[in-house]
Amino acid sequence: MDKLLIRGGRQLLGEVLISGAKNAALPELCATLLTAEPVTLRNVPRLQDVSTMLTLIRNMGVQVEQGADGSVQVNAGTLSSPEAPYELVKTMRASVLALGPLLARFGEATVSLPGGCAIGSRPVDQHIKGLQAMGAEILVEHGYMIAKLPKGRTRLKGARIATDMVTVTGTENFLMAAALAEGETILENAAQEPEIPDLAEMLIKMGAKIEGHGSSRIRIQGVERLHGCTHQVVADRIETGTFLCAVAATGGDVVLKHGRTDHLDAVIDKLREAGASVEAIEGGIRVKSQGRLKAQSFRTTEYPGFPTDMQAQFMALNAISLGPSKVTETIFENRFMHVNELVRLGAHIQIDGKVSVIEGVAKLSGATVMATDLRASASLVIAGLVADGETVVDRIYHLDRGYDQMETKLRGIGADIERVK
Ligand SMILES: CC(=O)N[C@H]1[C@@H](OP(=O)(O)OP(=O)(O)OC[C@H]2O[C@@H](n3ccc(=O)[nH]c3=O)[C@H](O)[C@@H]2O)O[C@H](CO)[C@@H](O)[C@@H]1O
Ligand SMILES: C=C(OP(=O)(O)O)C(=O)O
Repeated sequence: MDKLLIRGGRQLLGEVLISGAKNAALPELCATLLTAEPVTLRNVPRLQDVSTMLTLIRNMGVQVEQGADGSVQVNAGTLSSPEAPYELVKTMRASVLALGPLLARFGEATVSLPGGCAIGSRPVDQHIKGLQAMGAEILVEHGYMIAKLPKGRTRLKGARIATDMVTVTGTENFLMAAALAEGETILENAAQEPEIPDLAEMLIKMGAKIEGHGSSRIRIQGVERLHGCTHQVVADRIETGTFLCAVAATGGDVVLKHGRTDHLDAVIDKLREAGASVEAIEGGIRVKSQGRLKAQSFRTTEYPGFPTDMQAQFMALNAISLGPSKVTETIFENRFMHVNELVRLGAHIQIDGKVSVIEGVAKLSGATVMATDLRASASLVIAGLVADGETVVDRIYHLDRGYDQMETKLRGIGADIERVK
């Protein structure tokens, strides 16, 4: 099993290229299933979840070609089997995003339930409820969601869907399903994460009629058919935020090419309050930092609030900053698994329910630690970059799920980091 070996204490200097967003590329690959015409996605990140998604759609009979330039061409005209089996879904929750498009185009879909995962129970009840409101009959049996349209119907029907909570992939599933439904769908309490407007823009290029994306109320007028398009995947705001925290923690001066400050306001405000300099420049972001920063308290919430996907990385920064801080996780019930590993590196952190209380320390000391989920892995890498001596991060298959060549990029800006067996 691959591990990362990090020798801490290097300043980060230079330029790093931010990849396309995992959480935009995954729904957008599913959106290609909505049409029989070829779709080209550009700026698709090379990471494990994307490979799994490509395997999943190939498994359905879809033709996929990957270019050396990061583009992916998908032709779902050949799709023969609208199914997502457990073996593939179990490694990646985003497989649930196949449900809406398959049901909308073929009137049937069989998708494995994603199951619980490390950061929380993550049910899909809202996805099911919303698609049922659009006329789908969904049976949950033997670990699968077996969905079809009632006899005599060929299309989903528009509906008003108000979810109990804001759900990102739920909003994406409804958006894709509604694009081909009969009549109007209104999504109330819709997620506003930048990946949603990016998906909506792609669907509009395919011929969908969508208004209000990026707000909490989205209106979709269903059309009978969608067509092919070319779409550029938006830059990954979580990869951007991860590098911002890494530079803020180690000190240095780095340009994040293609990074967007406008998708990361909550994180950047905290970094500035902490004492780092973060500025939008042409084509990216420049981040500079020197010495120990001031620890910042924050609470994760839906966009535009502080993203749960940045909580672990910012906590690693707080662990070595000046003073106490409180981090409150409100989205997932079990997203503090990095805490015990950070403590193994010398951090002073205590968990009290949804709150972690951190007392910044001047130094961390290298040790072997274990990655437990994707962003926990990233926080351990940041901690390793500032710790004394050697840190080994084990089980980095979690990291590989969602980061495009993280260690190569870090090495490019001066980190002493290598992948070992
Ligand atoms: C592939 C992808 O884009 N993943 C992101 C997406 O996950 P994902 O879309 O799975 O997360 P949701 O926004 O759906 O989850 C928000 C909350 O709602 C709950 N919930 C959700 C759906 C449902 O049917 N029932 C239910 O109870 C979840 O358990 C969670 O507590 O948004 C999360 C929150 O920003 C991010 O951490 C993930 O990186
Ligand atoms: C939790 C995440 O992803 P997923 O929803 O794919 O598990 C993440 O990207 O941090």
